[in-house]
Amino acid sequence: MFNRFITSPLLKNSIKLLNDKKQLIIKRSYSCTTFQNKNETTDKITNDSSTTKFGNVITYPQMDVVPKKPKICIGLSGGVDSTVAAHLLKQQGFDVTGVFIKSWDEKEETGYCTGEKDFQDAQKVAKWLDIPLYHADFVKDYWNRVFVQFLDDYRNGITPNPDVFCNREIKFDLFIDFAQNLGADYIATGHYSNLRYQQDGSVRLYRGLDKNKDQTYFLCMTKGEKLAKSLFPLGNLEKKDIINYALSLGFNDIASKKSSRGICFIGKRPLPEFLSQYMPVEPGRFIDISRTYEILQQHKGAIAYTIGQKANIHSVHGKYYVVSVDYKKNIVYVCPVHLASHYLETSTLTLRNFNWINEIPSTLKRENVKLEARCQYRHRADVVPCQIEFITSETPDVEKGLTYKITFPEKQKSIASGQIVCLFDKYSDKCYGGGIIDTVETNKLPI
Ligand SMILES: Nc1ncnc2c1ncn2[C@@H]1O[C@H](COP(=O)(O)OP(=O)(O)OP(=O)(O)O)[C@@H](O)[C@H]1O
Repeated sequence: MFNRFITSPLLKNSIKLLNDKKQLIIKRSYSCTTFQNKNETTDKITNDSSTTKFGNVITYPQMDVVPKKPKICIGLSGGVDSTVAAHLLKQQGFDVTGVFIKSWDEKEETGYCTGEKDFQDAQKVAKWLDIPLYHADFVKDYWNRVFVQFLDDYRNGITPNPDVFCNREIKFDLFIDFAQNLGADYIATGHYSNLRYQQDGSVRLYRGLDKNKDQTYFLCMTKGEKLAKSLFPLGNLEKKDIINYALSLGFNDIASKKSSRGICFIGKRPLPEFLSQYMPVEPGRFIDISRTYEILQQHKGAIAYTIGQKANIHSVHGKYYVVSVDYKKNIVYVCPVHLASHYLETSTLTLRNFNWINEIPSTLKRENVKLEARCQYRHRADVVPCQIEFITSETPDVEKGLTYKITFPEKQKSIASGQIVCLFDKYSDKCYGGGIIDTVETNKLPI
């Protein structure tokens, strides 16, 4: 359906409210088009000398071959990002429908889920934008496809990332099916990431312009073919501009909301309290590995600790860090800060279930070849140089899928199995995909 990729002169009016300087440095690399009447578009470009200078603000596949204006279902959370994204799409002439996703049952609630209020906000936004709003109930699916795995990971002593799997299983799978049933050509979300559409119809994922808000890390396990049905209208915009823009539209209360909690919100709760509803979480021992296994004090439950975390221990010896957790025995091993680096540093790890986003670099298809790349192993962590190589296996493990070894030229700290590693091109913001950390090689602990 898409025979080349193009950029669009996004939303003149809204852009004028944004940062002019920033727009000037964005180069236009492809011809501009919109879904408006052709003459109208040409007039706009020639009448406004700055229009061509911000041609790259949003990219989406060329759809001149589509006879009607493409229909887009946007995930409307009642938060500021999806509100502005929906407004931008609407202004651009798309046929926009909002969908609010419910993923958590109030019966399971302990006071942290703002789902009802978020839905009311989404209704307010949809009314103001004059777009239809649907309510998608994915409570059961979220439970079965994200939450069960999340609990299992904790039981098995690994650090899960439910937000990454919520994207893969719910927003970029079930939501796409839901949207297609409504007759949509694409879904859109307010994620701060970019998609570039290739001649063959596939996409490549790139980091968002706003590096502080970039959400590519959470998207790296999402399937490439699903991303090809998605649009990210905010990828080339900055959060501060989105907030100012929402304020200028009069959405003061929505602009001042923290972030949506109706979905993927588990991580925003106090973890031990939350987990204790689903599995036994009991107090246990903090053991100092540097002082011949001295028991320091009680912790709230090993499940709440992860490697590299500061342990909240009051001691004359200063701060302590978690270096290992035995979830089965409910013991948290710690060491004082001066030894922490020694036990927490690593230069090698292995990845399982690697998800390539539509492209495997050709060098990696050969055995014993290392690819120079960069990676991020925690949201908001720096993107650091690394090498990746294929792990040859005589008998590939069906459960582990594609496995790779990552080597860091400079040692990295506090990496735990279960965390997601997002892999980037060495030179650009292109995200190749991501994998789950299987093993981490550190100095042997005296345990
Ligand atoms: N409950 C929901 N219903 C529909 N879409 C959602 C919902 N929650 C999130 N989304 C979609 O996923 C995008 C990213 O959500 P996330 O919670 O990671 O970021 P956010 O900054 O809180 O976004 P927002 O400001 O739009 O709430 C949102 O912009 C929205 O398009």
